[in-house]
Amino acid sequence: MLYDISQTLRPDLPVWPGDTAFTLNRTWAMGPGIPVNVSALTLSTHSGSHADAPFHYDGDGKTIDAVDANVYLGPAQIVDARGASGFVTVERIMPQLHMNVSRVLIRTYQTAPQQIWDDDFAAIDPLLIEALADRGVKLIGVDTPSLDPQSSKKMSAHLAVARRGLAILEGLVLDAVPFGVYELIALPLKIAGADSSPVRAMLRSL
Ligand SMILES: N[C@@H](CC(=O)c1ccccc1NC=O)C(=O)O
Ligand SMILES: [Zn+2]
Ligand SMILES: [Zn+2]
Repeated sequence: MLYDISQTLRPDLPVWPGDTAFTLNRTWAMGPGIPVNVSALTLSTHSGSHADAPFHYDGDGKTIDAVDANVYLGPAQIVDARGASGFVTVERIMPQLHMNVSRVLIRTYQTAPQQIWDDDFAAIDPLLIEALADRGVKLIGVDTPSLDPQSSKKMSAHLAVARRGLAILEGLVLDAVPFGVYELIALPLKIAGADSSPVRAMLRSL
């Protein structure tokens, strides 16, 4: 079984307040003397389902073209934090964790909002980042737009990730996937200098 856990990039995709909306404009439109359609994209690097590069939250960090792609491919466990308000805690997640999982995808929504922007999404407690890193986790994925609350200026969860060298996926859609372990396939594009990249995120049954 193959599950698509990506949001669809489209003009009405909700984006972070104040950020660039998605557009797709035809540069060439098929017609007399024009044999093809070709388009130009405008989009935030944090549109929909995406991988943050360390440079997003650390001025000395790697940009997305320089990160190790291997971390975005391989076994990942989906864990249940549905209904969490405020922060997803160590107590909520760690008892669910299987042995030796190196990628953890945290589901906070019963149904992730794809038509509206939710300002009040659940954030990740920085202590949970530390606990996951201590267990050997290399990637954390969420079904929210950020690890930190929308209003955060400190970016404590992102900074914990930076300290511990984890990779981040945000904006996943985990609604339709039973809890368990899957093969994750969610490669970022190799965009020079970029702080993030959209991904096509998939889960395959093992
Ligand atoms: N922290 C968010 C993104 C973020 O903070 C952001 C994304 C787009 C436009 C502005 C943003 N933050 C501004 O304070 C993230 O992790 O993707
Ligand atoms: Zn992001
Ligand atoms: Zn982020």
